[in-house]
Amino acid sequence: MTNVIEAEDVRRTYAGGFEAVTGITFSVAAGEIFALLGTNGAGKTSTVELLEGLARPSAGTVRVLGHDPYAERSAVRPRIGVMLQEGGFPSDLTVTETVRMWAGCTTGARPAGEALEMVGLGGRSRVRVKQLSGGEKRRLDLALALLGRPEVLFLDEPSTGLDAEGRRDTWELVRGLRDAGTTVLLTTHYLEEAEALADRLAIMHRGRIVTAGTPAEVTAERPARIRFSLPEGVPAGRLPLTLRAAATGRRVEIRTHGLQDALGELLLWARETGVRLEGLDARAASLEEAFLEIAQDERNETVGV
Ligand SMILES: Nc1ncnc2c1ncn2[C@@H]1O[C@H](COP(=O)(O)OP(=O)(O)OP(=O)(O)O)[C@@H](O)[C@H]1O
Repeated sequence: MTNVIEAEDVRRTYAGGFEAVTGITFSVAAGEIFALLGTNGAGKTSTVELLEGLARPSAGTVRVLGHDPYAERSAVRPRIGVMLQEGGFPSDLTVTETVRMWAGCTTGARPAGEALEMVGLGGRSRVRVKQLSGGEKRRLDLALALLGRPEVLFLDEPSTGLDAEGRRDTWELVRGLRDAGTTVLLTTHYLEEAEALADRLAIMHRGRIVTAGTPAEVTAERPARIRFSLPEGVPAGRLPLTLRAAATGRRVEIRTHGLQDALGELLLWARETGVRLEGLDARAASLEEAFLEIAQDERNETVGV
């Protein structure tokens, strides 16, 4: 499959010498949704800006649709759509006027009504931008990014400020675009969003990519967890030795890479000994846990542990 986005050993140093992106390599294939996740200040926006051609890397190479997005901006810009974190429109214009104004600077723009329908703003076309809610403004940002029928769509935190329904609508729309062949690169703080949308993702931390792969690959490295409480008078020491259990009072937590076997063994033991496992909860590792572990490492490093 062809790679639509390629970043190789990319670095970005700001004036003053701070290196926000410290050598990252990744690629995004045609028709793929790729999510960049990371703690605050990890370098996601600094990276996406390089892909959008807004700045030039201090080292390494960036290619979008086979071109250098900074040096060959005119070849790349008409083929990409960019949804920024803050649209910053003139607030006295109506929604339709804003879209038309933007369409004037866009090659091959969709009709304004079509772009607004796509993001669920069809009924708000005559409303002034300043009267829109935060979530509606985000959708307007998205409509503008979609205007030029982009082959590559960059979404910086697309669902920030949206309610649960708006978020799901946006996910549906992004999946639909992907299914129609659009390549999507998004940054997000919502792990649920990355899990639901991304074909592949990378977790960034302090300017580096710490882990990357499909959501299933990223979580597969982490152990699953079984939790329950033992009844009074049954110490955790009575559990089978093969189950590596950690107990706090009556609460027990087992971490395992073999969830099915460990759970089977636990349930067999409970039945044979007649012990009731209160509040039994078994779950596979989630992206959230993978992410929190990385964020935790950050705190450890910061305090020098
Ligand atoms: N213009 C700039 N000059 C100097 N440092 C900057 C500049 N812009 C960003 N930084 C720093 O670069 C680092 C990465 O910032 P960036 O905005 O890329 O992170 P992010 O992962 O997008 O964070 P967030 O999730 O908070 O949006 C941060 O430490 C930030 O303070």
